[in-house]
Amino acid sequence: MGVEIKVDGLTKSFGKQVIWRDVTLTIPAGEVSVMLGPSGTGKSVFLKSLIGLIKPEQGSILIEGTDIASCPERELYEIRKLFGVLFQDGAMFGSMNLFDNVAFPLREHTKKSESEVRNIVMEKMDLVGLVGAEDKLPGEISGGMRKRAGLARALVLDPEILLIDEPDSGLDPVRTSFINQLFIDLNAQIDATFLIVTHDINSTRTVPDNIGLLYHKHLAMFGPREMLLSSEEPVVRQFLNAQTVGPIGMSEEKDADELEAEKDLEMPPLPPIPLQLEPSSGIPRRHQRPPGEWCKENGVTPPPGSFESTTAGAIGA
Ligand SMILES: Nc1ncnc2c1ncn2[C@@H]1O[C@H](COP(=O)(O)OP(=O)(O)OP(=O)(O)O)[C@@H](O)[C@H]1O
Repeated sequence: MGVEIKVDGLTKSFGKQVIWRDVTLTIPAGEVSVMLGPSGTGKSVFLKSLIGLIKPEQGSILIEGTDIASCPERELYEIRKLFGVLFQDGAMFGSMNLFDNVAFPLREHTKKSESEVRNIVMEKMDLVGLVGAEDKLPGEISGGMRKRAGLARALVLDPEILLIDEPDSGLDPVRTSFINQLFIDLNAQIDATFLIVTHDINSTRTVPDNIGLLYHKHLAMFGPREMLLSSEEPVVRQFLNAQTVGPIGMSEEKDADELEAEKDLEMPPLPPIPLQLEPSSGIPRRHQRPPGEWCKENGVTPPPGSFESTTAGAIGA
């Protein structure tokens, strides 16, 4: 069914370097959420905190009544079984073929027989479209295939929560579209809670139910997709529309002189909000809300052309 992740007042520093402070959000059960943010704003640190690999100094992360941020190792070990994690490069063992890589968590964490392991591995390989590639070594396949193999491995323990770190890094736009479609199809099928960290604005506009933005040591905003795609808040608007005009500079925040220099520049109008990506089965997403519902309920006029079936997802398309 997927489980909810409730984060409250989370703060993490390394030495004197504050990564983010007071991060509060609830990632809804079974929905797809995306976390965005300029490089170095601590998106990966956030993912690692959710599985207890990194311990924040303050705040809580509640999953099924357990606080990941403060629970003992023994409880953490149990709660981690709810998670599947897809790391950026698939994190495959280079000397093992894909079958053994995917089978690894089953052999490590369960007492299943080899024939049960085979059935589960082949089922997950089928889900990600890799049947026939079981004997290949990770070094012999493309980056896209490695990611799919990593996804199959993340699925073998039937996770309630899938954490996915930059699935599009190193992928061309077509492969990115395929992997996005795979996420939506999987979400419809297994109903797990998905949290995807990405830089890809086009994916962000069509894939998730919710979007979050980490910026300048805090969570600038988290909420339904339509809320962020129609937001006039300068940081959110600049980032989600990939613009140079706005408070975000090349390396960090723009300074006062830079902001003064562009004070008369107008931000381009918001592009239309596209429809969400649908499962390829044609069955609606499990948590599908009618297009425009959030805007309507909140008295927000969406940009002209929003939610039309001809509206392209890509900015500038
Ligand atoms: N174990 C660690 N010890 C010390 N500093 C760390 C550690 N892990 C991450 N950091 C620092 O935390 C900051 C945020 O890193 P993180 O990788 O989470 O950023 P990110 O938003 O995922 O970046 P990118 O988009 O470039 O992948 C960086 O300055 C990084 O150097």
